[in-house]
Amino acid sequence: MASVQSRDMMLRIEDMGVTYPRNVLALRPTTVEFHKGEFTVLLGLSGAGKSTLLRSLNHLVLPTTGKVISAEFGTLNTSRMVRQHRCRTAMVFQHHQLIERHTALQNVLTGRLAYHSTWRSLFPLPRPELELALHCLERVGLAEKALARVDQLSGGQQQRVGIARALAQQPSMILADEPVASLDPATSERVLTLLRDICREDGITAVISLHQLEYAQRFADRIIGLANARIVFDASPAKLEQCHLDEIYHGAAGAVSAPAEPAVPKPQPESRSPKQLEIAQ
Ligand SMILES: Nc1ncnc2c1ncn2[C@@H]1O[C@H](COP(=O)(O)OP(=O)(O)OP(=O)(O)O)[C@@H](O)[C@H]1O
Repeated sequence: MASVQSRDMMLRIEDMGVTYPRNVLALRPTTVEFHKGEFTVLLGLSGAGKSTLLRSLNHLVLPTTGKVISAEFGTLNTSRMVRQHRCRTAMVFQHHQLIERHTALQNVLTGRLAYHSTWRSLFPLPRPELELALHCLERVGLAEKALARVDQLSGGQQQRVGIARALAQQPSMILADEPVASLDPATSERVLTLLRDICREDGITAVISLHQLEYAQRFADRIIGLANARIVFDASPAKLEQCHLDEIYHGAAGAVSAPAEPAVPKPQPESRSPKQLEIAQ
């Protein structure tokens, strides 16, 4: 496994573990760093802990142990810090989480809401915000669909709107949870190419969970393989060998029970179920 480095560190998790209620151990205490501009793919069987790791990076899932340290904001130990960190950490979801009856442009503008007070966001956003949102749609090749309702777009176009919304947030980091799981192979390739190219151009750090090994090998700068709630591989795709794949894919999938006393995540104001939070984004 690659050693933890501090060069260009964007985010570091330290001894971070997650145990869900009913003693489900989803991530054993883990220490790892994510670096500026790096495109990291999380690979693993269903239930290995990919989504849990990904979502705990911005406290959408609350770590039970350990901590998340942002290079920009420090240890995420207050709700203010978590809010600031989330503002700069955009999310892309498998099912887009767009408002279907709204236009592509309106959806992209929701990426700007974190920068405005609730009071301010009740009113139309200023012109520079509109221009930024249009520019983001342009970057994903959908400028001409700006005024189309999202439910009239294809799955691939909807995911590109999701990426444009993430870009409108002007993030330093993008977390994408199985962004191509609902798309056909050709569309998946287009979406992943777009995401990787934009992240490269803008120096955005990306952490993406994927099921397809082939895409991980083609697109990732770094692959983190998970099995049984722990990292079993962490290096560049070129270093991924059959023995690593055996470890990633032949580990027993599914729930792992925590050996010690169940540690239920601490209740916090932001602590909602992943589903609720997806809808709230
Ligand atoms: N909200 C939850 N409550 C209880 N257990 C959960 C919860 N979310 C996930 N788990 C369990 O935690 C473990 C890790 O789940 P996780 O979703 O992180 O895996 P994954 O690798 O992302 O899987 P998939 O590829 O199917 O999305 C699994 O055993 C899962 O059943």
